[in-house]
Amino acid sequence: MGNQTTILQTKNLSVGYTSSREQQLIFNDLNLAAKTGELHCLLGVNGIGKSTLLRTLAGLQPTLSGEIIIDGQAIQQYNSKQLATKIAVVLTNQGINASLTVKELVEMGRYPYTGWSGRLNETDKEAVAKALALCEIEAIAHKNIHKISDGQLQKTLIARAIAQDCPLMILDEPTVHLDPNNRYLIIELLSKVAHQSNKCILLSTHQVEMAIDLSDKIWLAKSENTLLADIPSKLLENNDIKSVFPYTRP
Ligand SMILES: Nc1ncnc2c1ncn2[C@@H]1O[C@H](COP(=O)(O)OP(=O)(O)OP(=O)(O)O)[C@@H](O)[C@H]1O
Repeated sequence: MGNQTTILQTKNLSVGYTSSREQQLIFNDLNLAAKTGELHCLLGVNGIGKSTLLRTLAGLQPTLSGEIIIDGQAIQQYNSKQLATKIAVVLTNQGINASLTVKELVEMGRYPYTGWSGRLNETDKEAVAKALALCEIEAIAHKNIHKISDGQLQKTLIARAIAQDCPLMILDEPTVHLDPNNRYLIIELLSKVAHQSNKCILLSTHQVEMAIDLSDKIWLAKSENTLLADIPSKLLENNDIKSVFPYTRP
């Protein structure tokens, strides 16, 4: 693919938690890079630190040390509205209390581009319509989000991120709550968005086979503090995936 750019880079990045008493190091000295036009899947067992890493890369949690560079600029140099034009984020347990319809929630993805009035122009409306169609939620667009299923809410949050139209999308377990058909369709859709719209999509998942089939690169949290990033065939060849997930098929 032409005009791919390195949208995400880390330099000697360490992530984890600090309290007054101790420091909990989750990943140490990470030097990662991801380009637009690629789907990267983060795999690892429960509790290894996937959400912690994704939250840190999205600027939602402080680093322990090292740098995160987004589109050539240190992440802390962006204000929140500027960063929202670079990174769209979908997290798990994203409590949404507002009384909104599905369409209104997807429209919120356009917030970084609208003026103070929040009024949508034609480009914004087109982006919203496209995202609703891609996620196949047009039929429930008028419904209040309190009256839709968990899976439908998950698709709505993904549609909001797509409408946000950022070069980098970070999604923590986007297939949670989805049935097997929708799990496949959503990852396939995200792969298509990455390749056809030249976005970098980084997501965590427990769908190992799907990640092997569809991702350009896998970030494999191998053991505490160790993260391997490579093309799926290399990680298969070296038995790395099997060593983390001995009970999966590949
Ligand atoms: N707010 C927090 N403060 C301190 N430690 C935390 C916090 N959130 C998570 N942790 C710890 O960090 C480690 C990694 O948790 P994290 O949620 O990032 O793992 P995960 O790989 O996303 O897990 P899962 O696959 O189960 O969702 C765990 O030991 C967890 O207990």
